[in-house]
Amino acid sequence: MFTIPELNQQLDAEIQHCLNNKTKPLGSLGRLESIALQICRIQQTLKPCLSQPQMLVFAADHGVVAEGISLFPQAVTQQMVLNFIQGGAAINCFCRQHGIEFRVVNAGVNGELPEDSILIDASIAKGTQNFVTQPAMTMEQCEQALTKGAELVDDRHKRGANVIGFGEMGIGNTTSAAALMAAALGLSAAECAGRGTGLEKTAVEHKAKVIQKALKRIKGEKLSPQQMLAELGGFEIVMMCGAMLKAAELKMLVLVDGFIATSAALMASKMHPNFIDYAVFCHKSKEQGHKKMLKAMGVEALLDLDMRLGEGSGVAVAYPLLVSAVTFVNEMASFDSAGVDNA
Ligand SMILES: O=C(O)c1ccc[n+]([C@@H]2O[C@H](COP(=O)([O-])O)[C@@H](O)[C@H]2O)c1
Ligand SMILES: Cc1cc2nc[nH]c2cc1C
Repeated sequence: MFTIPELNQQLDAEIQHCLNNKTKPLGSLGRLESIALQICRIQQTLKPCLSQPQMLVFAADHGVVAEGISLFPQAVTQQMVLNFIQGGAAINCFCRQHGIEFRVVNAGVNGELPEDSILIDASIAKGTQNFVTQPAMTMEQCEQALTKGAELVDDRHKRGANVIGFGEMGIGNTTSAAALMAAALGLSAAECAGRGTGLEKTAVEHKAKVIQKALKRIKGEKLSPQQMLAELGGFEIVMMCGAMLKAAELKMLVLVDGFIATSAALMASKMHPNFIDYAVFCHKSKEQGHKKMLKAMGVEALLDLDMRLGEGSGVAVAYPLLVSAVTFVNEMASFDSAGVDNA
């Protein structure tokens, strides 16, 4: 469905030479240097740029809330989408702060939403089924969500964007993300379930049991990543997965938020291993499974701020670091041009 080529390494030596010859001790800009290298590789240039940065927040509801796995009622998904439209959520503030264009995508919210220029209606259904007893969605719905996500990114790309952040909103979606993580990585439910919006210890244990039941239901079947998404996913997670894959196919820089967005990235990497080369994991969430998921993918997050909000908030606060990475490549003098002695 997607074609994601391995990054071309032909320019690597030249890019590395350019970074090494900036007026600084070798490697002294640390992670900014690896980010700069990644962006130059993706864009195949020594003059990288970030144009028309976008943030897509995918919202959807989850049938598994019937199992009592979230602290908050399902209605909060719809209410927060209205808050996003009005510009009052954390992600709205951070996107305004950094000049990131913001859209919220209705991937499958269980409630009515108004027409608005900030809201993109891509609803597959009004929430998933409870995946403890049946597949969360049909394979057809899963395919639809992947395709719709890809179309949305294609549209952003046509408007001139080469960098795109992914966030989400959906009461119950840490249960779906943890279930996908457990299925895809062969881990136990207890290793993947966390506090979500703030559950206490016994509630987290209950959540792990709920996930364990779902894993038992699908046990023994050798599932493809797409089948796992249909069995355990949420519409926002599947749509994000399709969107992330399309962004990589278009050689855009893919900015991944916290635990739930990373579960979409994990499934994307299972479908297309080269996907990881296009992704920046912007922060490490406080959700306990997140660091294990990042480790399993062999990646490290940029920031560790004890955040666990979602909405793409970790992407937006990390964005200025990406701007710094690109700026030093473009603007910093070299030892030669500045007449500074190198070691
Ligand atoms: O992004 C994260 O790492 C993250 C960690 C914990 C909670 N969240 C947010 O909280 C909501 C899901 O929490 P829950 O407990 O209802 O599964 C959903 O809207 C997410 O955006 C997000
Ligand atoms: C209030 C609230 C805001 C959120 N933003 C993302 N997930 C959320 C969950 C809740 C409960």
